[in-house]
Amino acid sequence: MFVRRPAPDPLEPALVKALSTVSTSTLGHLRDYGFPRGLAPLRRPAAFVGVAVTVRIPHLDSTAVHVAADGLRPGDVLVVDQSGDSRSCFGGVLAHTAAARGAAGAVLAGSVNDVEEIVETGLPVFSAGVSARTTRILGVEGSINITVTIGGTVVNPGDVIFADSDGIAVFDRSEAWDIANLLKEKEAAEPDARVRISQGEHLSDLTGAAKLFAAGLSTDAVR
Ligand SMILES: O=C([O-])CC(=O)C(=O)O
Ligand SMILES: [Mg+2]
Repeated sequence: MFVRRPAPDPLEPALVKALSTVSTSTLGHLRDYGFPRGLAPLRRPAAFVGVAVTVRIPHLDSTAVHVAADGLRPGDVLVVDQSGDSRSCFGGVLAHTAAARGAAGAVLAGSVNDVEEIVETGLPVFSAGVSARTTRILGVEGSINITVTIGGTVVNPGDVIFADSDGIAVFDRSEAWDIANLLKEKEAAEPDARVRISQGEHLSDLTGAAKLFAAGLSTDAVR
C-alpha cells in the first residue's frame, strides 16, 4: 500500500536566514535530543535549513522516493527512512531531480550511490554511507509525509531540518525562532571569549568549569 499525506507548509524565509547564520553544535551545547546519529555529509562544507518532506520505504523498494522527489519544492529537505536497511535509495538522478526542484538538501537513513554525480549537482546530502547495493522500483509499499525515524530521531513532516558540517538538528517549527535567537546570542559571546583567552584569562574561568571542578575535587586527589 502507498500513502501520501499533504506536503508541509514552507518555512518563513527570515527563519531560514536566521538559522543559516548559526551552528548546529551550538544547539548541541544546550540540548541532547533531536540529533540524528550515524549520518555524515557527502562533503564539507555542508549547510542547509529546510522543511522535512518525509518518506518511509521498505528495505528494497524506493517507489515512494521517486514519487516524493518529483513533488519537492524550493526549501524542502527530502528525509528517507529505510526501515533499518543500509542500501542506497539515492543516486545521481534523484539528486539531480531534487536540485532541479530547488530542494535545500536530502537526509538519508541509508546510503547513497553515484557519489560524484551527487556532488556535481551541488545538493547537500547526509547519509549513513555509500553503497553499490541499491533499492529497486518494485511498487510494494511506501509512505510520504508521515512520521519517520532517522538515526534514532523522530522526524515529522514539516519539522525544521537544520544541518551543517557538524551534523543535523531536527526540531518542531514552533521552537525554531527561539532556537535561532538563543544560538545567535550564545555565539555572539564567543569572539569576546577568544580575545580574553589570548590576553591570558583562563577558559575554565570563563566557562565556569574551574569553579565546578574545584568544588568537586577530591582531597585525596590533591598531590
Ligand atoms: O535511481 C535510483 O533509485 C538511484 C540512482 O541510481 C539514481 O538516483 O541515479
Ligand atoms: Mg543512478
